[in-house]
Amino acid sequence: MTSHSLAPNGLGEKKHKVTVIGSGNWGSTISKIIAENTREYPDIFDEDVQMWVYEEEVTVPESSPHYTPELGEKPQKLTTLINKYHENVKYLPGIALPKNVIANPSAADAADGSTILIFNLPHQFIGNVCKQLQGHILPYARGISCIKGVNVSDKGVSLFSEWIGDSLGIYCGALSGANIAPEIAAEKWSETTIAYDPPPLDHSRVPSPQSGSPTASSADLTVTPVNGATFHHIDSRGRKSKTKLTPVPAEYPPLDHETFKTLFHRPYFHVRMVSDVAGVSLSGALKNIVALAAGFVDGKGWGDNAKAAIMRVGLLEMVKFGKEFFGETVHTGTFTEESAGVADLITSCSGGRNFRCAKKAVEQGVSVEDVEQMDLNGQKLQGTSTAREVNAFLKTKGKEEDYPLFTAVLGILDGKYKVDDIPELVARADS
Ligand SMILES: NC(=O)C1=CN([C@@H]2O[C@H](COP(=O)(O)OP(=O)(O)OC[C@H]3O[C@@H](n4cnc5c(N)ncnc54)[C@H](O)[C@@H]3O)[C@@H](O)[C@H]2O)C=CC1
Ligand SMILES: O=C(CO)COP(=O)(O)O
Repeated sequence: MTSHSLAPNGLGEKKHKVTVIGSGNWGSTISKIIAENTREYPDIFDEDVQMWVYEEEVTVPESSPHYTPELGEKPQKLTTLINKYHENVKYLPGIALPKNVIANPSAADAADGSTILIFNLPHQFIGNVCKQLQGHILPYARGISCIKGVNVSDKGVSLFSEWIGDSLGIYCGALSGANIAPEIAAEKWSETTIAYDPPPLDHSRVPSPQSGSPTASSADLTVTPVNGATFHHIDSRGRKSKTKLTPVPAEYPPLDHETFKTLFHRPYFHVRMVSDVAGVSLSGALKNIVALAAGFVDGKGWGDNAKAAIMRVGLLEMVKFGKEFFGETVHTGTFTEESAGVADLITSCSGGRNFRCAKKAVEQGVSVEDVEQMDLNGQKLQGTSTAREVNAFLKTKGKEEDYPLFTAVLGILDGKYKVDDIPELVARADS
């Protein structure tokens, strides 16, 4: 799969150690994928993959192959169960994890010595976890965020990849796609998109262009030496990052598109590399709001045409939001051509948790949050909080009416609107 197993200087004597921060439904699935690849490419990666687990006491469900009446009654630490049975019995039951996935309840310990950090947890928890990591990671580590959400504060809206980067002083890219985790854990074929666009200081390399994908050129980025090997950078939107990047030492294989593709690509999980980090991150976050709307109309029994209308309007609002608030460097093609965009929108509006919970809420006349509590066994929806966060941001900009579907979703969650109001609310945008 990969052509470079050595660093460009021919040394390459160090291997990348990989840590996954998070162990939910998707976090465990991504750990499985990565651990299969670290085993397959031992010249590039350490075989063991550390997986940080938010520790809790759980019992083994009857659906687990490891179930016994005793394990079904006696709660044990989730990390103990994962390391003993190689299964995340709570968040990914019934799926065998490779034995080289090592569950660790300490984020700092899990990340110790890792050059690659994969962030994969519900977005509401990332702030706290980053605090635990501060001061405990290699200065030249690089990250990939698999989080679907946006960070909204009184300063505005930002991407979690940026937020993680600034919080930890590293560069962080983003992975997102039409990726319902249980299907991928069962090794059913899917595609994903990884956006990675660091300043061209890692081994003086710039990510190589991929066919059909927008890729930054070195001219997009200004890299200014600050002191010795430390760099300050201005991103492709001209925004000055707080992050002072430390180059990855040349003893390691380069951390570029090829290495990240090697880390994530499986026969059943096909990776496309791009450089539009904002487009990939925003698609993943905003489609969750649209998936709630799709669930609402499906719960009404309005049929496939109504759902298609939701997807059309939703996609337009996603692109508009990206262009309006993240500038022209967000590529429309990321939304319309990549797995992270339209494909994720379609799968999420067909079978995602946000869609399913919204549908059931309408059918049963209860709140989406109630269904989340009852049905998801601790898994978290991202659409409800993202709808609130995006709306809070739009309100500060006086732009709520320009995004009628996003605004309608929050209105329905809060009881201000009914699902029956959606056609009229959405039509107002066209008039
Ligand atoms: N599940 C899926 O099919 C997909 C999920 N995603 C995204 O991946 C991200 C992670 O989601 P999942 O792995 O599905 O998580 P999940 O919703 O399955 O699980 C919840 C996770 O949160 C952890 N947690 C609970 N309380 C916590 C706390 N106080 N502090 C820190 N962690 C805590 C739990 O231990 C568990 O790992 C989300 O942004 C989601 O949108 C992306 C693609 C597919
Ligand atoms: O992001 C997902 C599929 O790509 C999963 O969406 P849900 O969180 O709604 O299940």
